[in-house]
Amino acid sequence: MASYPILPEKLLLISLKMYFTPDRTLTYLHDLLNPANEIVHPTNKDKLLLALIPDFLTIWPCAQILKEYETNLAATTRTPNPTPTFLLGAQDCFWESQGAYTGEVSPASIRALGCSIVELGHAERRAIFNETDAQTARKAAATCAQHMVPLVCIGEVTAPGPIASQAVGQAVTECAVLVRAVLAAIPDDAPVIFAYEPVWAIGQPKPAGVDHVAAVVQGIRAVIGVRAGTARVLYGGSAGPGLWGAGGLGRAVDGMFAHQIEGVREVVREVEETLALV
Ligand SMILES: O=C[C@H](O)COP(=O)(O)O
Repeated sequence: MASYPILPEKLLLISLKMYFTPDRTLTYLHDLLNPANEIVHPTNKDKLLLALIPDFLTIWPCAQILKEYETNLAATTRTPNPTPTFLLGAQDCFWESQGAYTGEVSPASIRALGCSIVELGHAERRAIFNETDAQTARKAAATCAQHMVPLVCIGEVTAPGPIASQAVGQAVTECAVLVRAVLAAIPDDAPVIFAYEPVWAIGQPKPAGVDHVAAVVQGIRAVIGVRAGTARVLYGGSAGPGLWGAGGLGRAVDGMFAHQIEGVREVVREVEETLALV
């Protein structure tokens, strides 16, 4: 019987959006996995996992690269059938698994190619393609039905005003609508990830302030409440090195998004330091 993926304590996600050509995506993945770059530490996998979320066209070759990587690792460490040291995700999926839905991508196919995470309801999809909370919730249910983890993007649209408490309350209220819709649509024991991405902080020169993120994430965790399945809350929105460590987001969230290879390496080190892994 299929089971849900087990989520580690901390997750670092890399969404390539539509930035790269296919060859560049594959080079990027090779660079992430290259031991010389000291990014992926297989011994940390119970506590910290990286996931790459490439475009649909490169999921298959990325899955092949990861399979070869895991096979070599298993041979080197003499561990038969080890749990993955690196996860693969998709940037969206449809809510049906098969049928006459031209241009859509089936969650069953995504799963068959080796993905364990599906990003859903990203602010860009909501703004450009008018995706709704109800559609995102249906997609989350379809993702869980394939025993993958929905990575649901939430976040307020308007930047905080001068009164911090009001800004936090408004943000939590906006996020809560989709959080509740998704939790009502998926099984209680299904793992789920919420990516708190304030819309006003995506693609900007700097991320949202730590205090704002910490307070909103606390509010989001209260909305999630107690459930049987694991729920992780990550931060996304111009995240990068320097955001995690002392006085940073490490105390508030279960992971972040990251991008450039150099930046990913630095973020991994910062998370490892707080976990005292190396
Ligand atoms: O997928 C990542 C989030 O949308 C954040 O993107 P960003 O780091 O470019 O702001």
